[in-house]
Amino acid sequence: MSELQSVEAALASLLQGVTPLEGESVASELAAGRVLADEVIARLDVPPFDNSAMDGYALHHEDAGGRLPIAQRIAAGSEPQPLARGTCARIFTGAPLPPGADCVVMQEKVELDGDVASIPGQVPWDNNVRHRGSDVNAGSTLLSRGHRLDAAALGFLASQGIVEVAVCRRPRVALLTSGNEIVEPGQPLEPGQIYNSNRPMLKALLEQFGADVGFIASMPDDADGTRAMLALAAEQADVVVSTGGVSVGEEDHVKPAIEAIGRLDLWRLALKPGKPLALGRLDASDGREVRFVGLPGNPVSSFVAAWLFLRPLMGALLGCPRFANLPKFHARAAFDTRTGPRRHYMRVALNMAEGEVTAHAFPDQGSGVLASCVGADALALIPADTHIAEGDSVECLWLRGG
Ligand SMILES: Nc1nc2c(c(=O)[nH]1)N[C@H]1C(S)=C(S)[C@@H](COP(=O)(O)OP(=O)(O)OC[C@H]3O[C@@H](n4cnc5c(N)ncnc54)[C@H](O)[C@@H]3O)O[C@H]1N2
Ligand code: MOO
Repeated sequence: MSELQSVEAALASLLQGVTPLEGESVASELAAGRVLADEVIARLDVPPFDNSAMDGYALHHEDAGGRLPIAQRIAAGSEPQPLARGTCARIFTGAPLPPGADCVVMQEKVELDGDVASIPGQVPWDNNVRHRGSDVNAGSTLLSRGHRLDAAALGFLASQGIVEVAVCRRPRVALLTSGNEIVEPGQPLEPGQIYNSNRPMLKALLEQFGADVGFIASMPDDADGTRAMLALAAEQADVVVSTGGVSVGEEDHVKPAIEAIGRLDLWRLALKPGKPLALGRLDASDGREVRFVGLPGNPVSSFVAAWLFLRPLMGALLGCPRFANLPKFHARAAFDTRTGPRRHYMRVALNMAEGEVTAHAFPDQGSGVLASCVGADALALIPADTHIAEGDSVECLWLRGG
């Protein structure tokens, strides 16, 4: 048996020469999940004025401890008058602090007698005041290039009144599945046939990784048709992804087809599941070199390989550093396992009770058992030739972080 290659070497080969795609301008309200192509500079101080953090009374802190006439009422959205010393202002959360006031006392601590407020003594300067620019200063970097726009980032953009942002174009991916036995859900199953589970699973994963999966097809079962399909896919995509037909079988037309219209590198990785992997380049008619990634057909193998290879590839095309590596952490194994020459990426569900994270492995970790991926929060990474006993600490890769 020829020597198995490392996941890291295959990934480095896949990412070699990949640069971020060009930027495009989109409406901020449609930009959830997109990746910034440029840094965003703050236009405004946020908050734009000193304001109250509480419903209460604004005053000069040296006037605390006395009975102060209420000189004005300041609602959020209104413009305050200057506050004379020895008086206070009724004020509400978010309302601008009047000139002359430097603190706010919450109303629960104040006794009222008609239009006079009794303020307890010793109120610190600054009490319950949110200062202009305490969140963001105009001119500072609001968000960096490569930031994936999540809910908080969208709120942050809106706080600046920004309605349009420059984001990286979504990588266009063509997704091809193969195998005579594969039937689309909705069709009847004949003997020997199974439903196509890789197609919706990989489409969803690719979209989660930021791709636009615009071309989806089944690979024809003849050499000419396969070549034509791959060439057509390459015309409309930045990346062509296929599943199936990458092991040692003879029924496969993909390998010769790719070699006819590009280059192909077959990898046998020290990885379980997902040993066979095909990486290549297809030449599009406009001179573009389109990446080809041939994932194994076994659903679990293609699921794991998608996380290990397609996510960083989409990250490199989107200029999104957080997609380069899956977040790592340690958990306590709730299982016993031994590995051979291949590193095992076990699908585990996590239990986070009682201050400790425990990894529970689905009992059947076979590469055809998709049930092991359903409910998997992480991949427990078990090095080659290792025994992990129950209670040992195992390194895990987090799958729920987006
Ligand atoms: N003699 C050897 N046989 C196999 C080896 C090997 O080294 N020597 N490697 C095994 C490993 S590991 C894997 S992984 C698979 C990879 O096989 P292929 O990529 O060639 O995939 P297929 O043979 O086409 O299919 C494998 C398996 O997956 C099912 N499948 C395929 N596509 C889909 C789909 N879209 N939805 C659901 N299921 C799918 C297919 O029916 C097969 O059961 O090879 C091993 N064999
Ligand atoms: O590598 Mo295969 O994915 O073991 O089943």
